[in-house]
Amino acid sequence: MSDKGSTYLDKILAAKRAELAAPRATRSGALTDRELLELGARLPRPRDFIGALREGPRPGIIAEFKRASPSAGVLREGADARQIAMLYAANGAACMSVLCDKHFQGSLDDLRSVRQSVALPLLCKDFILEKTQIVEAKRVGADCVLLIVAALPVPQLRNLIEFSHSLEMQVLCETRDEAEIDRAMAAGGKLIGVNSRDLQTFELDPDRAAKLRKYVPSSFTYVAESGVRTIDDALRLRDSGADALLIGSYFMTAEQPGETLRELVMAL
Ligand SMILES: O=C(O)c1ccccc1NCC(=O)[C@H](O)[C@H](O)COP(=O)(O)O
Repeated sequence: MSDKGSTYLDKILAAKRAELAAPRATRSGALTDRELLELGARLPRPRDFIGALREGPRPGIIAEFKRASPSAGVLREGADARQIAMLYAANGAACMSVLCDKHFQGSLDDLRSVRQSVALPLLCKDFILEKTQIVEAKRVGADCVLLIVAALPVPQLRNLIEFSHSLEMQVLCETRDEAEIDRAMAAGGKLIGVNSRDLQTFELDPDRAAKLRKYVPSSFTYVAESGVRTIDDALRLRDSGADALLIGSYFMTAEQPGETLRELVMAL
């Protein structure tokens, strides 16, 4: 695609491919599929991310650690991953998401720090294109990985979902329309997210996750991602039947992230 026609998501994905192609980009980068599976299987057993969302009060909150975003810039100057994780754990988060990509000023080190601080199930929120990334995520303590359906051809999506499941990791399949939801479910996804943010334009459509809820049967777990800025936003998503809400900026920009989370949980 020409530079003029390429979108921000294309740019992030191109940067990720370059990172992965760099010599010894990851410790598991040179391994065969079989070796990756063996390595991944030896790592500690992941926690039950979906179980934590379904067993607690609904919708469960996936509170995100997000230093910055391409759309909004720095969200919290000098944010300390351990401190924020402890606030989230103490104030009612069911699970936590950690943004690990450099475009968000994140890294797997943040996820490792969070793992060392709290027992919550953790999502590695990254732009995952290869099995090595899933093994590296598990190595630093992730229980679940994000796969963006728009970024992966169906065979690759299916392959990465199967690989994650064979390591007992869960997968949040991120979608943006009915066709992608169908692809995610057909590929074996059990945890289906709808992102209200258009990753090409960064525009938020606050109704998107509510509108698409009807396409996901209740045997799947449905996550409304992005765009919650008020308690009313969260209540609307709850009323539309979302099983979980993934929220980053609202907490990361709050003066008191723990209290802001606690108030939201109480209101739900
Ligand atoms: O947040 C962005 O600007 C962004 C840009 C391009 C790709 C992904 C992006 N965000 C990732 C996410 O989906 C959000 O961090 C997550 O859903 C929380 O969103 P929010 O509560 O609106 O911070």
